[in-house]
Amino acid sequence: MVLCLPLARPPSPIISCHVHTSPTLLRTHNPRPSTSHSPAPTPPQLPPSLSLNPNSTPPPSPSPSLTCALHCPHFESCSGCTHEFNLHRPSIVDEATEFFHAHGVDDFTFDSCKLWGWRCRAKLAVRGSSVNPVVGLYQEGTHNAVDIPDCKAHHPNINAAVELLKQGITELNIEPYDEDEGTGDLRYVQMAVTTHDTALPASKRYLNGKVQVSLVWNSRNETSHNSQKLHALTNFLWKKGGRWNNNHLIHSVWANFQTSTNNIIFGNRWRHLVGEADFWENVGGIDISLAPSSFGQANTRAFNLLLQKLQKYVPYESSVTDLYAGAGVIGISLAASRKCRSVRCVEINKESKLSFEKTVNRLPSSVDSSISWHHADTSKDPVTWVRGSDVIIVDPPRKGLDPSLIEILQNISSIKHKPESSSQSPSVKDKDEKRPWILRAQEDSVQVGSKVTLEGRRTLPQTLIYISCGWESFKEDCKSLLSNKAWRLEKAHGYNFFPGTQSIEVLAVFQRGGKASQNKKKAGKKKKKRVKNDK
Ligand SMILES: C[S@@+](CC[C@H](N)C(=O)[O-])C[C@H]1O[C@@H](n2cnc3c(N)ncnc32)[C@H](O)[C@@H]1O
Repeated sequence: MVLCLPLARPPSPIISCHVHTSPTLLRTHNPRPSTSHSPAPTPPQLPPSLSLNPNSTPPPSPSPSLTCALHCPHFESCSGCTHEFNLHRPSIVDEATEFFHAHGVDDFTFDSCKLWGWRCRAKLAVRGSSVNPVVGLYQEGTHNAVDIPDCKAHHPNINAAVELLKQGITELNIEPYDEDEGTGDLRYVQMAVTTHDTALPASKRYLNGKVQVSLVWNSRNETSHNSQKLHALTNFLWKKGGRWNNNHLIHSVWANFQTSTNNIIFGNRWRHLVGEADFWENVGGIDISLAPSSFGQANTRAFNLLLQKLQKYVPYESSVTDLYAGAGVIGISLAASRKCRSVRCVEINKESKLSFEKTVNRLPSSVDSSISWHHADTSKDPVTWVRGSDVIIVDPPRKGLDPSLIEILQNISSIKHKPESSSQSPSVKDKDEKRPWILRAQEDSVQVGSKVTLEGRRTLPQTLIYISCGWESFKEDCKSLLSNKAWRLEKAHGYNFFPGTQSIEVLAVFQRGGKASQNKKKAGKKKKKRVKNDK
């Protein structure tokens, strides 16, 4: 479905909205466990399909601002969402449109994606008491957790699994964590939904997603004094929601052991307890494996849309370096869709390596790229990673690119003749790194693929693709990249990865050199005649 809204002033982004499913329509195939909270009011629905010429007059009704409202009973108390109305179009889109216009991109698009039930991955604090457990997010600016059983952002099966977990906590007398005392059994829970059940018709897979539950347990390992309770809770979840239950909700249960008193959610010890050990999802045209310890995008559907767009900007058979790669999802999907000669994935978290290997091993045999994953800190020797590929992809955390990487990208032409560093895959030895398992991990890279490609180490990238979840840092990084004309901004797209907030995910495409080519100008003239951009 496509919804193009006319704006008061140019330039206007093309806004597309794929799914207008109201929260009350998001129901699991099997009934949810009952909840003591009254259901949220049913929001009205947008017309199923609305495609307007941006120059035409506005649609008479219904007003999208009223239609696309959160309708969440927890809005006042929970810090997860900051905006109740206009979910389909956070006001930051205006700012982004103007920003990109000022930097030469007049056809910025914004995809409003799925507005409710979009979150497939949630980390929730477990507090309160065994009689009255609280499983939710902190109130803004506090460490007071609040219950959010009817959260409208969560995939509905996350809410159902939380309800089941609370029943288990009460029945088995599990003590939630007490931050002040450092006591209790269960500290946090991570819920991750896989929507990739190929036994179901494609149209039913999303709503029937299964939940991988990771219990963050307040002990050193599974032989500690309270481990019996951990196993009892695991059995409870599996018996009530596992594979053989009519209400099959739970994909698997994992434990993470964490005793530290700092704010880091996960410790370094993970154990698979029950259910399928491997968690598969399908995005960007490939099956991807994601261990609970690896980074995973929360909004699976929006991420898939972004990947489809991204693929169009990567020339066939190019060599690609995927920086801040996590388990390499972006790079591997490009290897498959663009028949890349080579793909290098660079990631600081060693835990993502296994997921990378599993994903690569499941690729069809027709994918003949040389694909490698490197455990490295991008900021430590950026020349090594920037050189040797046609396309660089960066997908940094919210704080944006490391300054050392920006500096190298700004001076890209001058690195051609810089001497090679001593290692092609520098390991992580950062005194500021607080996660000991990352410091310990020293075996660095894994290479998969029959083709061993020795890319010219002097090759410099022509294309830089920046995927950003932090708008403020992106703006700064973008200005830095454009400041000395080493790069020019060609395209930009926004995605509603976090409806209910003022965050957007940005996909920005830069090309080497300061001036747009003649071809682009000609293509631009031709495009004006077209009603809609097909990218
Ligand atoms: C926003 S996530 C993107 C992950 C991946 N592209 C994906 O979509 O699944 C950012 C990733 O960058 C990694 N990271 C953070 N700082 C890094 C650094 N200095 N060098 C390499 N990776 C880093 C994080 O561990 C995390 O996996």
